[in-house]
Amino acid sequence: MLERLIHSLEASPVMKRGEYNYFINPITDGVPLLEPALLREIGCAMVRNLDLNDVDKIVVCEAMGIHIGVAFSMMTDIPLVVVRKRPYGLPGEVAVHQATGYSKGELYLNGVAAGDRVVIIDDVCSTGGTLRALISAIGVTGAEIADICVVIGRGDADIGRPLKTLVKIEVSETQVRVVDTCL
Ligand SMILES: O=P(O)(O)OC[C@H]1O[C@H](OP(=O)(O)OP(=O)(O)O)[C@H](O)[C@@H]1O
Ligand SMILES: Nc1nc2[nH]cnc2c(=O)[nH]1
Repeated sequence: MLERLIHSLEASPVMKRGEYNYFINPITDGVPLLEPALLREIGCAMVRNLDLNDVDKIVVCEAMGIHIGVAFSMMTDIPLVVVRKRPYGLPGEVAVHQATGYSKGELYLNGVAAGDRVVIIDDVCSTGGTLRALISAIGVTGAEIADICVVIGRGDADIGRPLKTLVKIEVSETQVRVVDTCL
């Protein structure tokens, strides 16, 4: 289990984005290409690890949460909400600020309301800036967060809530090392 993910991570090139050691991987970048078997492996591991009791929406962030969210949504039959990086101006849209280790911007949440029970999933958590922004946006709607899971964790970000991680990695200037898995 997770052999494909571990293998792809250990083969990931690392580049500099400013001072940040940015690894490049099919799951986090869609580059060089995304194998269906890898997506299935991750979808199965998430289904096994997440609390899906009475969950009625999956929340992901564009861009690199989308393919994981689609796979997970098709496996669980739970609808998918994509948090976007541009506004739609619809009634009830929630805007929050997102900061990562190498970028800043705004996120816009639509489609979640008070009374919803949601899970948040994403490709990677590094500084935790994206997950903190998503948690804060969902908090504004009054919806309940049942669980949060990322495929890859790097570092020890505090997102103020429990976070499930399929694999934990360390990233140096030249390579990615897998240091733990959820299994
Ligand atoms: O823990 P953090 O430091 O917030 O980093 C994690 C986020 O970084 C990436 O998103 P990014 O905003 O780079 O956009 P992308 O998904 O469009 O590549 C990734 O998809 C995560 O959402
Ligand atoms: N692809 C990729 N996405 C990230 N998001 C946050 N950190 C990283 C990283 O090192 N690589």
